[in-house]
Amino acid sequence: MAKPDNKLLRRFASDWMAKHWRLFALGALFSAITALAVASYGLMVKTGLDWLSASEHGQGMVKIPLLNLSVPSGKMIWLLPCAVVGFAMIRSISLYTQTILNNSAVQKGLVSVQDALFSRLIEGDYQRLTAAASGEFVSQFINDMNLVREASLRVATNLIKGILTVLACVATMFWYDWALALMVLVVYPIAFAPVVQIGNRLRKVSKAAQQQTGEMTALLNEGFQGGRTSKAFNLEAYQNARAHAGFLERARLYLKVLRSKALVDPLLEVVGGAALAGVFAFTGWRIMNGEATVGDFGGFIAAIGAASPEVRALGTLNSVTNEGLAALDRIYAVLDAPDEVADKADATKLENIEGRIAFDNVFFSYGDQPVLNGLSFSAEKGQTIALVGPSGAGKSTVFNMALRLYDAANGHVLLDDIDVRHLERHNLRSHMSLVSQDAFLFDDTLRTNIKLGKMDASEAEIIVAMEGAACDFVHDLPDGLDTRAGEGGRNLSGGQRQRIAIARAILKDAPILLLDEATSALDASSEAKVQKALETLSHGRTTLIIAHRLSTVRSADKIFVLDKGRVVEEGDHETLMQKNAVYAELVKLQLS
Ligand SMILES: Nc1ncnc2c1ncn2[C@@H]1O[C@H](COP(=O)(O)OP(=O)(O)OP(=O)(O)O)[C@@H](O)[C@H]1O
Repeated sequence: MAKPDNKLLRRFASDWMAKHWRLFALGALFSAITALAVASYGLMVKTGLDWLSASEHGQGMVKIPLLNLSVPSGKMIWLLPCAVVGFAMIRSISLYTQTILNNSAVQKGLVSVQDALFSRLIEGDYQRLTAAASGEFVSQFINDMNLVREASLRVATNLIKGILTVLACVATMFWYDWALALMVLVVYPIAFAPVVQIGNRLRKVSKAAQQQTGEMTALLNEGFQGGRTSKAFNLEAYQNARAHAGFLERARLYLKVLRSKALVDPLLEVVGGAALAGVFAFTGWRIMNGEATVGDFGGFIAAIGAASPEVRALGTLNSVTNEGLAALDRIYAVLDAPDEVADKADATKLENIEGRIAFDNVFFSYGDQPVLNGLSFSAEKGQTIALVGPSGAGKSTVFNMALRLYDAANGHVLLDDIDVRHLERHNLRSHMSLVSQDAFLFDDTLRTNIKLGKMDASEAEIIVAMEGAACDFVHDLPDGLDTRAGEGGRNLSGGQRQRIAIARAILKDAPILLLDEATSALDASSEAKVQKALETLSHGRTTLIIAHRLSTVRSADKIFVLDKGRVVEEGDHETLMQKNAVYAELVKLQLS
């Protein structure tokens, strides 16, 4: 058959499908029953035709092939229809049962594939998540998974049933007329060679098509999410043109796949037709010479008729399998990609921490773009330090490194004097609370969004956290804490989202606070309240603040001014103002 990637197939089978072998085995048993019931049609046709073409209907005995049984000819008028109905029922029931069994097994296997893929993406490198267009991963879950599902089902359903049906039909064909059967058997395999070639080509084309589907998903997502900007700037024409180019490319690749795929059925049609023509000619000649009966001919045609759909299904199985393998290839590429940031085997877990944070001559690049260039600073236990500086200086990157979303290329990021590379990542992050500019919320209730800081928090604790974060607006919502946040929190305003995110951080009660423009979206009155809450919260905690509005960092114990990934000035507000250099210049600019 096809030239499938055996290693990939074996791996897929042993990783995901083997544990459901009982369901597959039962499915195979019912496939076998279906195959035998299908092949029995030929025998019934032969018996019926021989009986009908005999000169004395209703007289004597009729031999039932294979069973070595003779029945009175008169009884055939009801025995034969009963047998046909009986076998049809056996076939229907076994077909239904095998479909359910195989689908159950495949669906169970695919749930594990999806679980593994999702947790690989969520638990693996942050860099992988941000590097690819989000649509590519969504497409993997929808399109690639569909292709793998289709291929697995077809293999489970068609392979055993197809092969057994064909074998049973071929066996009966040999029993009727071995010479004729031999002729049919020679024609079919010759016709299969191009079918195999088509399958192999399809795999390459299908890989490109799936890649493009991922890009399309990203493009559509972007188009719908950017609706506001698009309308405000009258960008409909630009959006339409981008989408149209994507649709055109999709159609082109679809047709490319289809051109290969569409060849398979006509090819098999021609082969089937040629076999039928040969059978007519050969059997007609043998019947005329008295070497075969009309029953043999009818039985032969019925056997070819029963085997043909299965042969065709086996032919297209090759291309479906190759499409599934291309998808599987992409899935395994994600599963197998090594993590750059991973826990060491002997990673340490810290139960309680002092809360000292230090960057010691840290260098870091995103790809080829250097971002941190020998950055050094430290925050003592309980201190509040501020990172300020121009846009792109690397301030948010500092938080990424503290959370160990990335590792330093050189130098050390230290927590309580331990390099964070020696700490277990979950443990490290459990000691930190992040409130960021985008204040991301999940599409769940506000209560759950706050509780993400502490899953077992009581209602009373939630209320206290909300008060601390000035979340009084929640009481005015018709559903209060049960209001859903919407995708990414879109049902709330930017300021409201930020306050929910602050409540979440308050609930987490971690010894280190990372505030990345945490109050940037708040109005003046909310900001005053939240600022006060954050100041109270930061008592006794080491707090790192990133702020553009310098008024919010005046009271910091120390301010580090960053430029091009290094500290260019440090000191408290008064000292830096007296120094009258970079920081003082920034303050003056904001006041002017
Ligand atoms: N995921 C990423 N991949 C590639 N480059 C990135 C990524 N994140 C940030 N950068 C680049 O790194 C540099 C520093 O970014 P960073 O967000 O740390 O700056 P920042 O000082 O926080 O800026 P801002 O004040 O505007 O938020 C920028 O030039 C940015 O383009």
